[in-house]
Amino acid sequence: MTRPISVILNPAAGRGQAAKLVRELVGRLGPILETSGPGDAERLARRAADDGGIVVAAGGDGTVGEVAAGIYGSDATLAILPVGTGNDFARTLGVASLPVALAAIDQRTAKPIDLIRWRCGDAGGLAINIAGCGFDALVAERINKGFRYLRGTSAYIAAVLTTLRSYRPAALTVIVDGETIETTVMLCAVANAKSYGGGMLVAPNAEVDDGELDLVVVEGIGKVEFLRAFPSVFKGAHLTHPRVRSIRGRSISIHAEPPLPVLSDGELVGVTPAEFEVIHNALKVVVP
Ligand SMILES: Nc1ncnc2c1ncn2[C@@H]1O[C@H](COP(=O)(O)OP(=O)(O)OP(=O)(O)O)[C@@H](O)[C@H]1O
Repeated sequence: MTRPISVILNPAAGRGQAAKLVRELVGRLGPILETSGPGDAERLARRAADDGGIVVAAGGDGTVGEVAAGIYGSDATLAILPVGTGNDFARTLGVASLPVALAAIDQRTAKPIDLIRWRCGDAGGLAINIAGCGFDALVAERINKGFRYLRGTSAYIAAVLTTLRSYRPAALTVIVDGETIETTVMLCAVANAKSYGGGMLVAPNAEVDDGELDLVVVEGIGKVEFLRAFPSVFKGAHLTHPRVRSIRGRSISIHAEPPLPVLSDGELVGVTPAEFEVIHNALKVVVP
């Protein structure tokens, strides 16, 4: 018997365009369950996962991360309909175009992928794409609060420029698999996948199934130098900058002074100190 398909739709994703796109597919896939706010996709996915089968996350990275958290520990397989704004996790998987994503769901070919488990303060959770702390967390907060009327990449550039005006690098202690690094920091990305922010390849060498996290540390640099080097992130070429370090590990702990805001799949979740670890082969996802 074919395994059931349920669709979890965030109607607000993609600046409200997701609902229209996905409703046109009703009947083709399976029942559509709509979220009504943050946390809803995880709850709906957990319930849908009881039937095993395929649980489709129709939305952007936030929705994909919540659905992944909901089905983690079950027999269900994740699939993605990329109707969000940035769709970065879908880009890494190669399902960023709707026709390719739909064909992949028809084929039902799946592979195991890793997740990130994070903890900061009393909070804890899972991320599927990129977690981390620092400048990029403030940029994400600014976008979530006010820059959504702009299109993907322009929203990020506008938010980067505004955030940079008041940002000061912090003193950083990071421990990767027991090895301590001390430096100053603009941002630390803890990556399972390669990009965030609609195509910024912050961790171009990350692989979602290698059992490791890619830590990319942009050390403290002047604002002019930061802006000069910034465009190289769209090609992943920033890794050759002398103030950018890239390290792989399974467990990463970060302390910063002053404390830095912590990001998980595009959402602010707390402040440092924070800990991140990889969960290898955490769930299966449909791929082309
Ligand atoms: N019905 C809803 N109304 C408003 N917000 C919602 C609703 N359902 C879920 N959300 C929240 O919308 C936020 C953004 O969703 P999501 O990340 O999927 O889309 P996006 O921001 O357009 O895409 P991307 O993250 O790929 O740029 C998430 O934090 C989610 O919790």
